[in-house]
This record gives sequence, structure tokens and C-alpha cells, in this order.
Amino acid sequence: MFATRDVSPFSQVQVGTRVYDAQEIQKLIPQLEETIEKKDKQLRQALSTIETQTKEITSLKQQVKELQSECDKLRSVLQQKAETVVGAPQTPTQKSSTSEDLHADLQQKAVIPAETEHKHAERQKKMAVSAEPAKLDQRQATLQHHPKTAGSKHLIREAVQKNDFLKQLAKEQVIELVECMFEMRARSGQWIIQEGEPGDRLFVIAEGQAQVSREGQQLGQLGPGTVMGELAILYNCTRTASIQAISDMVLWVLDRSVFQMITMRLGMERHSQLMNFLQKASIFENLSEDRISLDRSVFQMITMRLGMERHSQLMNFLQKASIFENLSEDRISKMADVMDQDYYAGGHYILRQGEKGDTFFILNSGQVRITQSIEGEPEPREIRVLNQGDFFGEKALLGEEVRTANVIAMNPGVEVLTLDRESFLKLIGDLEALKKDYGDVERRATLAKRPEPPSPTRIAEQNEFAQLQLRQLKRIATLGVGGFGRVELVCINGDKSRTFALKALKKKHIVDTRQQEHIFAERGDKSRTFALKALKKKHIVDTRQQEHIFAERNIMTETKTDWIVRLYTTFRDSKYVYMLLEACLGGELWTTLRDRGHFDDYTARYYVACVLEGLEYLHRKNIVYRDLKPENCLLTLNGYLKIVDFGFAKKLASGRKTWTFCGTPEYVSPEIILNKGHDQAADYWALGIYICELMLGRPPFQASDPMKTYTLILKGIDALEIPNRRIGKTATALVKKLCRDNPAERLGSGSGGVNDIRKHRWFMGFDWEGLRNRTLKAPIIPKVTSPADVSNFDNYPPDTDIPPDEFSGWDEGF
Ligand SMILES: Nc1ncnc2c1ncn2[C@@H]1O[C@H](COP(=O)(O)OP(=O)(O)OP(=O)(O)O)[C@@H](O)[C@H]1O
Ligand SMILES: Nc1nc2c(ncn2[C@@H]2O[C@@H]3COP(=O)(O)O[C@H]3[C@H]2O)c(=O)[nH]1
Ligand SMILES: Nc1nc2c(ncn2[C@@H]2O[C@@H]3COP(=O)(O)O[C@H]3[C@H]2O)c(=O)[nH]1
Repeated sequence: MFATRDVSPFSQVQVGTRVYDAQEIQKLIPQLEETIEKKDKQLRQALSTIETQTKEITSLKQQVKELQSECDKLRSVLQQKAETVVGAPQTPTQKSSTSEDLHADLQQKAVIPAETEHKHAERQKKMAVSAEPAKLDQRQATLQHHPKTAGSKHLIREAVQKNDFLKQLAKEQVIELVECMFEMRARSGQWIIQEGEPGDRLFVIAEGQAQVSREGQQLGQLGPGTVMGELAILYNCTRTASIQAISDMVLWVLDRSVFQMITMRLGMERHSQLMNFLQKASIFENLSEDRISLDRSVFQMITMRLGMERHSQLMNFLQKASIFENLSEDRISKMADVMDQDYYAGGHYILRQGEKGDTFFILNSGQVRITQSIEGEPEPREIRVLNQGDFFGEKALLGEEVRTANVIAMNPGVEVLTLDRESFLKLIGDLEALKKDYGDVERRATLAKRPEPPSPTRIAEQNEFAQLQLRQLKRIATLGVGGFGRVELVCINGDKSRTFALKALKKKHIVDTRQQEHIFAERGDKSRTFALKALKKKHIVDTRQQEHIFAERNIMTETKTDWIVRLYTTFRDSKYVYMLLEACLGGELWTTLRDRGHFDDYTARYYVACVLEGLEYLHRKNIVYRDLKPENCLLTLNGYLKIVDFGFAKKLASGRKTWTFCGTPEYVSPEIILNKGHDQAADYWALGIYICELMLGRPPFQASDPMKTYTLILKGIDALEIPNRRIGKTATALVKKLCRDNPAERLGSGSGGVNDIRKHRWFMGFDWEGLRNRTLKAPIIPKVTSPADVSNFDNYPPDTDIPPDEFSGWDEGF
């Protein structure tokens, strides 16, 4: 650029077409250097600002995540609280909290517990618990502070902080709890807590000693600076032990309702902090306060935003798919609105030739294999492989009724976008590109409809059960007794359907029609049986389980897989709500396990694989099951396993957590005990426990006392002595990968999902395909002689307790 004609002081410098005086330019150089330095400095400053701001953004993103999680938690607390307020029976006045009243109160409760019989010689079923209180708080809560010395405050705070179950409380909660506790005295010999009663108070010992006992056995003594009575308040609401003063005592007391209020109040404070934060966040800059407020749900907005992002990603993807090339943006947008996303593990049959079909698929990622039955060929032939952007499943929606080929997910799994029949026909059913000739005729594909599966088709089933009335059901025997009622084996009066019965007879190789007729004539109505689960409405209302019961009904209605017991229909009357279920006459896996003691690797692996299929199905639907245990696994006639009892199952928004404490103590994960919020990963923890129970014959964390069970769980899986002679190294390795304290580290929680569990070497060589298409023989085939055979179930005495009527109407819709 620069051309110097001469270097003398009077020389000229040419820059481009212009000529300058060289001396003048020389004078400018220091100035330019200075400017460059200045600019450099500014640049460095800007870079450093960018770096700081990037860090801030990362930290803010983290805060949003944490606050979002807090918000979910707050929602659960508010929901629980709202239920308490709505459902609480009205009692006239609150009792004053003076020492005298409390004294009388305690005296009233002071009944020495009867010596309880020890029934531990035989293996006991595990009881499930849920945080909804067994008895509602009868007192209105006020956050009244009670004066106390600094020493007393210190004692309470220390006691709370060293308690394994309360140490998770936030600082503000502890402060409030300390302020609200009031003093009471107990005389030596008084009973402070009675085992089995609903818990309504939390205590901290200030002075004196107390004796803890459970089922008549002394467990230990408690002294000053110790919390007692926290378990019933936090978890299952009936006292897990009794506590008696063995010297005169001074106690600090907190009512359950106040404890709950403190949790809620903290929640509200968090809410306002959250609002403050969100008001400052730039994306919400122009929003009015009430739109930011939680009630109007900022999170709906966040979800909406995420929804919008997903929508535009989907549109991008769809616009690139060749079949939609000429489709208007409007139609693609509408399609993106209604599309669902699903995930299938490698090897999974997405569609089976001959089955009825209502869904259209677009491959979002991965590959699928198409196979087809061909005349004269014993095995289905592989036809082609479809890739990302390809579609399938249109033929069954365009007149064929049934699937004309098998579609199998290839490893490592596929992600598909789906459209239901109605949206498909409305939005894209007319596309020419869908009318493909695959060459089936030339190939001599067997496109005739397969024989109907032995059970009634879903639609016929729906029609049949929609007409069915409760009074048409006839009781045969009791199959089980649960927390809320009983499960009875029933048949339909005058039932002519023989489909199920025929299936059972064929399994037993009774194919001669005359012999079949003879058997049917002898059995009468009982050719086809069902399980009728009857739940006492009053008990449901008293224990505030309405929501769980509805969730159970809704989730079971939604689940249509071989791995989960089918729900055909529901009924209600003045005393009960009922669920008519598919009967699994092989009995509970728990009973088989009890009778055999424990299972070998081969047997255990099979029952774990069945559960894994079921859990994968549920998790794909964003359902967390929360009550895995052998008691809830039923066996079918051919020894296959089905999951039952969806009382604790919950549908979660994707990526969200829930806080309600529920499950069975031996199976709950650390994050549930510590109230940190939990999700599907809690089921993977339970899966690890389930593997152990099948192989050891008992769950690994088990004590006669739930408190000890929880304490063992919190100590972690590494504190256990496994492997041992029953559970080998490989199974132990899998259990340890499932039972990680940190839910995110559990096998199954990673991006590979359930497939990571399937890939573990404990499953090496397992015939997943055979399991899925049910050609794999079950390790144990239960003995079932007829559809009315209940010999695989324990005997239950008749229920003499007739519950009262319940007319509040909560069961509308059952
Ligand atoms: N579909 C079924 N076929 C055969 N037996 C069944 C069926 N459903 C339930 N049972 C039997 O009844 C028992 C209790 O059923 P379920 O667990 O659904 O009731 P629950 O009231 O929710 O029990 P829990 O209090 O243990 O949660 C089961 O463990 C099983 O033995
Ligand atoms: N179950 C149990 N409770 C204990 C033990 N030691 C102290 N406790 C206290 O006893 C209380 C009985 O009532 P909760 O179940 O509410 O809470 C229990 C604990 O706070 C023990 O070893 N087992
Ligand atoms: N019938 C048939 N279907 C195929 C073929 N290749 C891919 N498919 C897809 O496989 C799907 C199976 O279910 P559908 O019959 O509903 O729709 C089918 C097609 O979308 C083929 O060669 N023949």
C-alpha cells in the first residue's frame, strides 16, 4: 500500500493515489500507536466483560433450573396444603397449648400398648406408605412464636440439624420451627407417643430421658437434644414406635399443622424471591407482575417458550422430509402442533404385521427394519431398512385396517414422531406421496388378516365392558387384600364368551372340541374370570388418597401393554369404587419367591427383564411407577409377569420431579427419604432393590423398624455385604450401578435409557426378542387348572367390616 519515493526529510509518501509529506506521517506514528494501544485495552476489557457475563449467564441458567425445581416442589406443597384446607373437618376451637392441657392430653393417650404377638417367623408382605396423612389435622395452624432462652433455641436447632430426616430443612425453616415450638412437661412413666396412632406432633427433648419401644421390644433410650416423632410427621403418619418418659421430662413440641405451615410459608417466601428474580430476567422484562406471579404460572410461559422452540425445530425437520416437500407451511405447522414423540429401544417391534393400527410414524432418528411374511416362507423376510426422515404405518390408516409389515427398531434405538389416525387423515391423508406401491403383490406377501388374537380386540372389548353392570358380576373367591379393600375373582353372570377359556385350554393342549365343550358345561359362567378390585370410598377420603386412586385409574386406562395388568372398566356405588382387571391366576411373584426362598440368576433375570419392559413402557409415557416390589408383580398362566397396583404411579411433565412421599419403605430411594424431589430414576433404584430381593429372598435394606430401614438406605448400597453366596459379582455390579445415591448417576438415567441396563453383562445372551414376542419359555410355569382356580393365592378370611356410605361425590367419573 505504502510507496516511499524518497527517505529524505522532505520526501513524499504515496498512499494509494494520494501523496503525503513523510515528516507529517512520522509525526502521526506515536499518536497512532497510542490509539492502537487504547483500542487494545478496550478490546481486552470487552473480552473480559464478555467472559464475566458468560459466567453470569451460566450461573443464572443454573439458578433458573434450581428455582424451577423449587417451584415444582412449592406446587406439590401448595397442592397438599390446599387439600388439607378443603378436606379438614371443622372442629370448634383450637386447644390452647398450655402445659396443663397437654398434660391432660397425654394422660388421655396414655394407654400401655398391648404386648404384640411376634409374627416374624413367617415372611411378611411389605406395606406401602404415602405421605398423605392418615388422619387430618384437627387444629387450625397459626405460626405463633413462643419465647425461649438462647440456650433452648440452640438445643432445638442442634437437635434438628443432627436428625437424619430433618437435616434437609432449609435454614429459614429451622429458624421458624425453633420459634414456634412450645414447652410441655411429662411425668416419669407417661406415654408420649403410642405406636400405630396418627402422629400429630414433633418433639425435641429438653430435659429427662425417654424409652423407645416397638412391638413390645425396647429399642433404646433418648436424652436431651434429640428429636422424636418426626417419622409420622414426615412420612407415613402413624407412629412407628412408642415413647415413654422414664424420668420427669421437659419437651419442646410442634404441632404437625404448624410444621406443614412452616414448609408452606418458606415456599411462599421462595415464591417472592423467585418473582424478584424473574422480574429482573430480561426475557420477562415487559411482563406485568401478575403474569410473572406463580399463579398465572411463569412456568407455563417457560414451557410455552420451550414448546415454541420445539415447534420450530419440528417444523424445520418436517419441511426437510421428502414427503412433505409440497405441503404448505400452515399444514406443517398444524402437524407439528399435534405430533407426539416416542422412543423405541433396538429390537423392539414398533408394528407387527396383522395387528390393527391407528398411528402414523416419521423416523426422527435411527433406523428401522421392515420384515414381512411371504407365502411359503417360514420366517418373515427382511424387505428394507428405513432411515431418518422416512415414514411408515400409513397403509393401516389408508384402508388396510391392519399392519401390512413388521417394523422393528434397530440398535441403538429410534426416535419417532407420531400422528394419530384422525390428525393423519385430516392433515396429510390426501398426499399422493403416501400412496406407495411397495411391491407386496409381486413379492407374494401374505397380506390376509392374521387370525384375531385370542383375547377380544380392544374395540370389541370396550363395547362389551361399556355395557357391563356391576350387578352382573358374580364373586368366586378373594385374590388379595390391599390397603383400601379387596381384590375378588369374579365372572360375568351368563357369560357366553369363551375366548379366554379356550386360550387356557389350548395352552394345556386340550384341543378336542368335545372335551372343551364338556369342560365348559361343567364350569358354567366361570369360563372367563376377572379380578375386581374394590376400594372403600370412606377410607380413601379419610386418608386423602382420592388423587392417587384417580391417577391409578387414569394411568391403567392409558397403559396398553402385555407387561401391565389391563383395566377393562370401572364402577362405583355408595361404598366402593371398583376396577375390573385382567386376572393373573399365576399369583404374586412374592408368593413364588416366598415358597422357593430365592431365585437363581437365570430365573431372576427373566423376572427383572419383564419388569424392565414394563418400566420402559411407563417411562416413555413419562409415568413414574414408585411401587416396584414382588408383591406387585403377578404371573400369568404361562408364567409371564405383569405389573399391577398403580396407586402410586404418577405422570410427570417431561424432565420434572415430584415430592409426595410414597412407596414401600424397603424400596424407597434416598432422594425420596430426604424429600429432595424424585423422578423415574427412583424406579431404577427400586429395580436394584428388586434384583437383590429376588436373589437374596429379602430386600437388602430391611429392618423390623421403618426408621432403621430408612437409616440403612441413607448409608448406601456400598455399606452392604454383597456380593455373597446368593448374589454373585455380576448381579452385584448391576445392583450397585442402579442403586447410586445420586439419581442422575443410576444406570437407566443416562442418555441410553433402559438400554444401558439391558446392555449390562448380567443380561449377556438374554433373549430379549423371545421375551417380547413371548416365545421365550418362562422359568416357572404356574399350576392353574381352570379360570376359577385360586390355588396360587393365599387364603383370606371374609371381610366382615362393612364400610359406611360415602356421598361426597369425589368419585364422579368412575
Ligand atoms: N389382576 C389381578 N389378578 C390377580 N390377583 C390380583 C390382581 N390384582 C390384584 N390382585 C391381588 O390382590 C392383591 C392386592 O392388590 P393391589 O396391590 O392392587 O391392591 P392395593 O389395595 O393397592 O394393595 P396395597 O395396599 O398392597 O397397595 C395383589 O397383591 C394380588 O395378590
Ligand atoms: N421406629 C423407631 N422410632 C424411633 C427409634 N428411635 C427413636 N424413634 C422415634 O420414635 C418415634 C415414634 O414416632 P414416629 O414414628 O413419629 O417417629 C419415631 C422416632 O422419632 C427407633 O429405633 N425406631
Ligand atoms: N406392506 C409393506 N409395508 C412397508 C414396506 N416397506 C415399508 N413398509 C411400511 O411398513 C408399514 C407397516 O404398517 P402399515 O401397513 O400401516 O404401513 C407399512 C409401510 O408404511 C413394504 O415393502 N411393504
